Amino acid sequence: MEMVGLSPEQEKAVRCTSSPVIVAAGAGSGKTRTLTAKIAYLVKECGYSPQRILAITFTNKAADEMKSRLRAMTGLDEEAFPWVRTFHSACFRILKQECHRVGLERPISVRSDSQQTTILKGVLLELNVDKKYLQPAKWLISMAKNSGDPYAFMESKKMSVPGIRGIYDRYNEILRSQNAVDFDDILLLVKEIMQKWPDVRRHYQELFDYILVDEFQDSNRLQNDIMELLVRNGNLTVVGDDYQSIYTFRGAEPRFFLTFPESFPGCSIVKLEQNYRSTSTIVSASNALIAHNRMKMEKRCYSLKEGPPILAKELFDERDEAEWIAHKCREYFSGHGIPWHDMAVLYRTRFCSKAFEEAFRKLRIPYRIVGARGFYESKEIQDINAYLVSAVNPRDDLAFERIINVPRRGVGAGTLKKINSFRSPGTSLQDACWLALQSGTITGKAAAELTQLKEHLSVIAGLSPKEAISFVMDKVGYESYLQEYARDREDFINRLENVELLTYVASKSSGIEEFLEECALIREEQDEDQDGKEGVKLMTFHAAKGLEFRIVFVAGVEEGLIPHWRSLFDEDSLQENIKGVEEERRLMYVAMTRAIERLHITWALSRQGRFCKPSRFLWEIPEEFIILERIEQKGRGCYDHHHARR
Ligand SMILES: Nc1ncnc2c1ncn2[C@@H]1O[C@H](COP(=O)(O)OP(=O)(O)OP(=O)(O)O)[C@@H](O)[C@H]1O
Ligand SMILES: [Mg+2]
Repeated sequence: MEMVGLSPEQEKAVRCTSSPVIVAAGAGSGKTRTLTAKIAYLVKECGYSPQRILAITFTNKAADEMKSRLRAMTGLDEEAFPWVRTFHSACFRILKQECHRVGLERPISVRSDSQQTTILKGVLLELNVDKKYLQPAKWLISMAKNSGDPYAFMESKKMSVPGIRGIYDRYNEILRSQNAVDFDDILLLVKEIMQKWPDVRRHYQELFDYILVDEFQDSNRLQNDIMELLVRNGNLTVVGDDYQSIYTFRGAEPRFFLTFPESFPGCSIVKLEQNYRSTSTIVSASNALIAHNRMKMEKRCYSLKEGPPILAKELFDERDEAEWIAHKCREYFSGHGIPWHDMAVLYRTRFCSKAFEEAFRKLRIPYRIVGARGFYESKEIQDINAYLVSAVNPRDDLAFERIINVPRRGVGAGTLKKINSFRSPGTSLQDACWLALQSGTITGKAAAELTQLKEHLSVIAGLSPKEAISFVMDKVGYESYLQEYARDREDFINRLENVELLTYVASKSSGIEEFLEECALIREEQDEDQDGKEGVKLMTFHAAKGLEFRIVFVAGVEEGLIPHWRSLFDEDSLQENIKGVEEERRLMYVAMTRAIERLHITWALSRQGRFCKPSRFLWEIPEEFIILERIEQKGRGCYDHHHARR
């Protein structure tokens, strides 16, 4: 096979099949491309069966992309590569085959986060553990499972939840009795099966003629264990970049990447130094940034492409920032003929997307929110809006259906049946509910709770939108509900931030109806945009991993956002959390290195009405790579654009 479009180093990584290979290289150096080329090479040159190649990607989307490239390279369609998957999806496939060994049968149910919470709540009640331990217990169970050795993990840590082992056992027992697993079990059970049944392990070792792992720096302990169980001698290639390890908060351990040569003595280490993605300005600037991290592998990284400096732009507030970016996008589109989908706006938290949605809508620029669901589609926003809708429009059955048992009011199938028996044409679900309540057919907890819901809704109808939201959070108990519902603390805080943002939007509307209309409009437009493929992409830094765009805007580059305030302090020691800041710096590195041609960095002086200052990371990029445009600040002397740094 002719190695078209591969450098000699990349080609070396592709051709080496006799010993394990680790490709350690910076962003945009062609790691994913090399990995994909290697799969094609194994199939076309070495006669490997595509069905016997296990290739692990970080996301499902990346797996799809890899398969479509493989199709172009080998002529084989997507189904020919059944094992190009994420870790979870590959393991679930194995688990389905082997589930009878651990007392499960097909089809296995995978419990959602909220179902997990429900089960765990029952366990705490049963074992007489205070329910304040619900969330900590949930995190500990997940961490224990991902450590690969749950009991050892629970022994070794000073556990903040009393009787965690008992809780852990009972929780798993209930899952199994329901023929169900949680997300973490998918990996853990596969590991346990392969440890306990050597013949199963051998079967899969023999099944996979070759194993490849992309984004290896973000594998956790358990994933690493599974990989080691599956690998035979030498049939392994991993690629990664320790500069881009951004998931340690979820248990990823870049040290497996760093110590790969010790775990696999005799492996070939391939370093790629040329960045084929970005201009030399972007590469040098991001290298200079990451050089501030102490914990890293030294790598050289250069680009041969010339390019303009990075434009660093200060704006007044988040709205100005969004509109400035929107205008810029229009300029690139109209003036330079750059298609919308070649542009991306990246931000640290989903919380930031709202201002962009508004600005892009206002300036009629098509956009798509990538990865995370859009702000208005998130559960918490929809739930809260459904309360407001139910209060002002009792005929909206969908809204009422959404909240009737959220937070839980003990309204089960039985109660719903009773309510529905009061329905007739012209009687809404809500009316039927109140009728059923009046008639006395609903009893017990549900009756009391629904009576209270009725009162709550009539109170909400008389409040301002802002007051209404805080009423739902506090009096209706939605905040506590959200806390239980959230996957983990990060998730909970993200959702709270969404609610905070909604409150901010609401504070500008005069009445509930006006406010709801505004929300509905935004949602409509967005749905249209989601259908057509064309649009500027909006996404978080995390979601941008592995992707590239001709034009990139890294927005909200402010202290407190990036680095995020949550990572700044170590909660135990109350000291500056250096590891946390280093992870944030890597995140910034990931964001900057997505750009192919032009990179913009923006920040606002005020966000959500609070004053902000530019991120420390901005000052870590050498001046020579940047054009800095700051706002002249009256009363503080005139700022010289070029010498306004700190
Ligand atoms: N030898 C090469 N010649 C020309 N272009 C290349 C070469 N290698 C890679 N590229 C191109 O460079 C870009 C970056 O490649 P790729 O996405 O594989 O890098 P990566 O190392 O996986 O980046 P990241 O760390 O961001 O995941 C892609 O557009 C790819 O097609
Ligand atoms: Mg990649």
